Amino acid sequence: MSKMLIAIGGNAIIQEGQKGTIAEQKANIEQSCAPIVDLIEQGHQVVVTHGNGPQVGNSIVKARMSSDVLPMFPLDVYGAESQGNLGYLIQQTITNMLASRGLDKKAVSLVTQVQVSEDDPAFNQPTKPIGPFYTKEMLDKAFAEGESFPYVEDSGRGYRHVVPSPIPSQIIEKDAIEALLSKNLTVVTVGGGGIPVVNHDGQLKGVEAVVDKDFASALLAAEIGADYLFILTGVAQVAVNFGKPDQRNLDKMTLDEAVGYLNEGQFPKGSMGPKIEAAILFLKNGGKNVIITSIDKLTDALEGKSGTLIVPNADSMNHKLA
Ligand SMILES: Nc1ncnc2c1ncn2[C@@H]1O[C@H](COP(=O)(O)OP(=O)(O)O)[C@@H](O)[C@H]1O
Ligand SMILES: NC(=O)OP(=O)(O)O
Repeated sequence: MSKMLIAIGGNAIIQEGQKGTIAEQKANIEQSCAPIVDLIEQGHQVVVTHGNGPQVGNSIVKARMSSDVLPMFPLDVYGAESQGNLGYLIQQTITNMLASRGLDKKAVSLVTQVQVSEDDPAFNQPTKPIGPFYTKEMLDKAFAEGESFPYVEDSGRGYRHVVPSPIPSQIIEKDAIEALLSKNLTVVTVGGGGIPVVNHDGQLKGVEAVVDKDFASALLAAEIGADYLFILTGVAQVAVNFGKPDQRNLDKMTLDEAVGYLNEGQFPKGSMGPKIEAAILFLKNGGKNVIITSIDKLTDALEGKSGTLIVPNADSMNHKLA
């Protein structure tokens, strides 16, 4: 049996065109968790991580709209809030699914902090898209009404607010995660990439940023010695020339090929870029298999029928999965 870290994208939990009601998020989480529960039922040891880009950004939009009567919180606190509510929904969904299959097993979620460096250049260059997708007209209207925030065009899907996204160097609660795993629990952790903190003389302090959950997931996967890092997102496969007439979907690539495509600019910052960089980080730290795919293709990907498999070198290409 394998140890698997499965990362679910925030955009899978609030999908394009949805406002993000709890009913919508619950339905999406149920869809995401069903194949994960299959793996738990098969006896694999599973850690679930998740994004929070749409959710944490929506909290800021709500807070701005009510700022005349209620205080704004710092971004790390909104990150913690999103960890709490998404962690709750995911742990309840997995535990319920396990119970309905007659399995005496549970999922737990852990409020998790990750350490970042105050000197990370990311603090001066926001790249992480959060919150809703704006059309150009919506953006112009918001700015005309006094809004102001840095933004990017996000992979052809619209414009989004961007915030600093420093690289995590340490998972503060790693020992607790391992303790929970050793009790045969499914652990939901590093939600939203973990709450970013800096360490001042042994004292932790939250900072204004949103960590990329793909980096935090890769770091954790390497530290717990996961056999597989799954990155579940909105597409079944990674592509070169994405969105162009000559788009080519990739079944497999080696670490070197991934680095080559990344350097060619095939994977944008803030969307596919961090996933490929996270895959590279995991493989360089001893990881053996990364699979990037969509939720509905998770099972097919394990059987080699879908997804993009990224492996250390050509010799590992024919490795039997799971
Ligand atoms: N080269 C590429 N191959 C596949 N998808 C790409 C590529 N470049 C950009 N994308 C886009 O990136 C998206 C994944 O990023 P994003 O939605 O930000 O991630 P998350 O699922 O973690 O929220 C895909 O759904 C796709 O729209
Ligand atoms: N924090 C984070 O990486 O969120 P998304 O997966 O939603 O972008």
